Formats: sequence, C-alpha cells, structure tokens
Amino acid sequence: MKKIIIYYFSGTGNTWWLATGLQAQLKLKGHSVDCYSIETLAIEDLTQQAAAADHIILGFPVYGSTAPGPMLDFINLFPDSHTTQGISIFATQALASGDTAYEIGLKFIRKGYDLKQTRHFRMMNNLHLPKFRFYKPKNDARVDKLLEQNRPLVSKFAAAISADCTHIIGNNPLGHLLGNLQRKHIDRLIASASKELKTDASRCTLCGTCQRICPTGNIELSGDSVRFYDQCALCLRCYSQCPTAAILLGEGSEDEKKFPRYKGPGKDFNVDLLIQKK
Ligand SMILES: Cc1cc2nc3c(=O)[nH]c(=O)nc-3n(C[C@H](O)[C@H](O)[C@H](O)COP(=O)(O)O)c2cc1C
Repeated sequence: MKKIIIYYFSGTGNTWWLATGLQAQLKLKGHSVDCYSIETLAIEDLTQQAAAADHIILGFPVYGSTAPGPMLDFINLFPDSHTTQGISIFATQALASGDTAYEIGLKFIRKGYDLKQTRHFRMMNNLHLPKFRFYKPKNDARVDKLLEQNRPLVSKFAAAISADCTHIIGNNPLGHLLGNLQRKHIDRLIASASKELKTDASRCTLCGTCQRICPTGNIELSGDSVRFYDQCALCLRCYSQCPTAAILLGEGSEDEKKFPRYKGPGKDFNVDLLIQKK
C-alpha cells in the first residue's frame, strides 16, 4: 500500500473530475489517497505533508501548453524531495497540449523527484471568447460522452501508478514544437483577455459569487459595483459560474448562444467543491 497525495487546480471542474476519479480508483487498489484542491491548502503544511507521501500526483488544466498561474506558483513553493519520491503529472485539455505534463514534470526532476507518469486527458473545452475562439463549450450529452471515454483511461492511469510503471508522454520533437509555440503566446493572451473583464450592470445582482469563488482574489465587490484587479489567471470560473451571466469577457460575450459558458463536468459538480477547506 502506498501513501499517495493528489494536488490539483481546476478552474471550471474538469480537473476536479479527473482528480477525484483517480483518487477513487487508487483507493480501490488499496492505497491511502488524499486529494486536495490547492486553493484549500495551508501552504505551511505542505512540506511535512509532501515528505510523508510515497507518491505525489499533480493535476491541472492546460493553458497554452503550460499550467495555470496558481499551479505554477504552487509548484514554485513545492519542497524538494530528499528521498527521490515518485511523481506523476496529468493535465486536462480541450484539444492539444504538446509536451505540457512533461514540461511541468521537468520542474520536479530538478527538485529531486522521480518522474513516473505524464498524461493528458481530453475533456470539454471551457475557452471560447470573442478574442479567442476555440470551439464552443457544450453543456449536454457530449460532456457525459467525454467523461465516459475518460473513465477507462483514468483506471489505466491508476493501475500504472499502482504498479510503479514509468510512462512519459510529450517528450518528443512534435510535442516540444507545439508546446514551445503555445507557451510563447499564453501570457500575452491571458493578460489581454483578462483586461476585458467587466460586469453587465443590468444583469449583475451583486450576489458576491464571483468574489467568493475567484482563486486569485482578483474580484472585489465594493458598494454597488464589482472591481477587477490585475491578478486574473483566466481560469474562467467567475465567467462560467455567474448565476446571471453578468461577467463579460470582451465585446459580444453577453451573447450566450455565440459564446456559451461551460458549466462543468456532470451533475455532481459544484463549484464549492473547489474551494471548501476539508
Ligand atoms: C486560458 C486557457 C487556456 C487554454 N489553453 C488550452 C490549450 O492550449 N490547449 C487545449 O487543448 N485546451 C486549452 N484550454 C482548455 C482547457 O485546458 C480545458 O477545457 C480544461 O479541461 C479545463 O479544465 P478545468 O475545468 O479543470 O479548468 C485552455 C483553457 C483556458 C481557460
């Protein structure tokens, strides 16, 4: 039996679904598995907690072939391994992620970990904005179909971790080419898209949901308006979860037919699962 810890960041729920599914599969194999959204952790506890694990797993959504800002910050704080602990990295993606999981895995090799697995899982897209049109998120049976397709892959991932196998994807010329191309532009895309954050005052009920769920503390309700700072990670959680679709991200984003907002993976998903401390 291994002691395993899963740390994940999820903007709109896909990575939460993968992480909790993986936890369940690993538990079935007899391992002791804790699973944390990094937003709910006290960073002071991290060093002790990580040192006690036999195997660590990190999960996050792909943002232009790298990890979201909150996960990159978390990785920077992550302690070194003095016993060459095993680490596995997985990323959820809408279409293509090049060498993402491997690229993040390299950071852990430098910290003394033994990189065992890198995996990418295709899930529903959550990014379709006037300035960045990918493909429209769907909130129907197509989400369930993707989840069904992923179930056996999650199970295989768990089996490989359990058996201590090494399986690295993304470390090839095509993966690096695509990854490098995407990483070049992602910071600029996030900065420019998040500058367009605003609320439609005619829709906003000042309910405070956006402020409560923002992972970077970028949103503040002050008086009868909503204020955005410059810490947006473009995770799209506020945009997707605003009960009245009052958060706008660019000219035309108020049109929910043209720019549908992703509501998350399946009926069990609830945004509070990402932020509630255990
Ligand atoms: C800022 C941003 C950048 C993204 N970049 C990519 C990308 O490069 N390739 C890709 O396939 N999906 C990309 N996506 C889509 C997400 O990775 C995908 O929908 C993911 O499963 C969302 O996970 P979450 O629900 O846990 O946040 C991007 C999404 C966002 C918000």
